[in-house]
Amino acid sequence: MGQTLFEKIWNRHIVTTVEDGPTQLYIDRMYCHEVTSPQAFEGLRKRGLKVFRPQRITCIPDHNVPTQNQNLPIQDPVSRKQVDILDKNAKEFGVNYYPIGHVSNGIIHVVGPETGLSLPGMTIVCGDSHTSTHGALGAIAFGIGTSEVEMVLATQCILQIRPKTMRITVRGRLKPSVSAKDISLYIISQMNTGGATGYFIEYAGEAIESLSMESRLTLCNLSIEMGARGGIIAPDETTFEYIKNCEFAPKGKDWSKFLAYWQTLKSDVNASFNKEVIFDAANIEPMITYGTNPGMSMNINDVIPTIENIEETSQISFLKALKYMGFKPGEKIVGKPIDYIFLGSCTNGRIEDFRIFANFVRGKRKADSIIAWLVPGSQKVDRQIREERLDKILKDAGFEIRQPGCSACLSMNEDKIPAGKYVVSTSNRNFEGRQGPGARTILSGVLIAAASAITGEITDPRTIC
Ligand SMILES: CC(C)[C@H](C(=O)O)[C@@H](O)C(=O)O
Ligand code: SF4
Repeated sequence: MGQTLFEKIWNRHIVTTVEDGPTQLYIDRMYCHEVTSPQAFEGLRKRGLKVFRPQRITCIPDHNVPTQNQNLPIQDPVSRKQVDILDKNAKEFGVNYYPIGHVSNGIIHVVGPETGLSLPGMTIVCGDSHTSTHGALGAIAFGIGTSEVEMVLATQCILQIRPKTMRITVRGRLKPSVSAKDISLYIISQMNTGGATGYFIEYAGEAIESLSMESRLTLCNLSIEMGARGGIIAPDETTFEYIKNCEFAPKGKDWSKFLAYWQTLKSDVNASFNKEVIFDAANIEPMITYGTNPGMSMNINDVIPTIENIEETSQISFLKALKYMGFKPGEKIVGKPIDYIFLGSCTNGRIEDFRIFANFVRGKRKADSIIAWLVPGSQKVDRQIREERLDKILKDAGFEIRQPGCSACLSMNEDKIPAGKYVVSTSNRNFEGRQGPGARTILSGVLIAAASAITGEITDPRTIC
């Protein structure tokens, strides 16, 4: 019997296995942010322990970071404290550290891949659910809890029960204007938000192979929104091309050595998965959410389902979600006025997303009624925006760029959407209050956000030229 890609990487990292128990797994890279690491460092301090392999740990503040005036002290006392504690811990324990304003600061899941800190074949963890993002490079990457963060700091190992494997194949070619975000929202709408609970997903098929590296990161990022432990894509030429010039990618002779290994990282033809799911790319259209979880999504031109079309067990939550959103069953979503758009987050805050957005709004004008927050995922993305002169295109169209951070993806910093307001957001979560108390989030890909910013209402990008 052959091995899956997941099994190949997992098996190589096993330190010991307890019969009928968890595996002690070696971890190649851990990232820490200010929200889930303070107690872990405190735990080490209390036990008089050091970080076992400080060069394998990278700390980056991203959640509580303001996206304006980053040169000034953080105004909000809670956010300031969180970031100060990370600062103190990173310095005291001697780990890698990219503080606010550092050339490599940004959202962890944007910085890791773009610097080459995350590479194929690695095991990668962080106290953050969207660690699944890094799986797009062909790595086993998953989110962990704070006590596990402490375990990895102290030992560079973690105890884990091996998840089941699932392969999701997307056959055929994607239609124009259909992005990785649309693929993901489509899959979640078909499988539900718990459809992959307990599984580690491998994405495969022609539609997946055709995706750029950055789009693959978007897809793996969203794996967690259907309950999966993580998502992974076999590394190929697209991956190697992306990694080649990254700061921490192996160089010279090492590159050839690593490349030879990375090329073996694919599921064997006779490998078997615990579950196989197949979709056709031809059925995927630009998607948008109408409710309060990413699974409550539909083709942008559909009408919101009516109650008869909702499973009985979900009817109460369906009606509650629509009430919160101020929408009615059976109505169209296209044409609904909105107040904000948010381009950013570890889902869609990469340079490719800014290129797509800028290209769409070039020569057009933002609707006066719209407040637009365009937040680069990292300092590097911000530099690229300027080097490529996208800032000029965006400025001419009435858009401003803020400074890197998680921003309005979650209301943990100053960027909160006011109660009752509608935001078309390129981020990944839309539960009640996610983007601010009472805020109404409509998740979409970059093109829908761009088109809606121009018209001031929810718009299918294919209807404006
Ligand atoms: C704050 C953090 C623990 C959380 C996560 O784990 O995902 C956040 O990043 C999020 O997106 O909700
Ligand atoms: S951008 Fe959003 S999803 Fe990503 S780590 Fe930050 S808060 Fe979590």
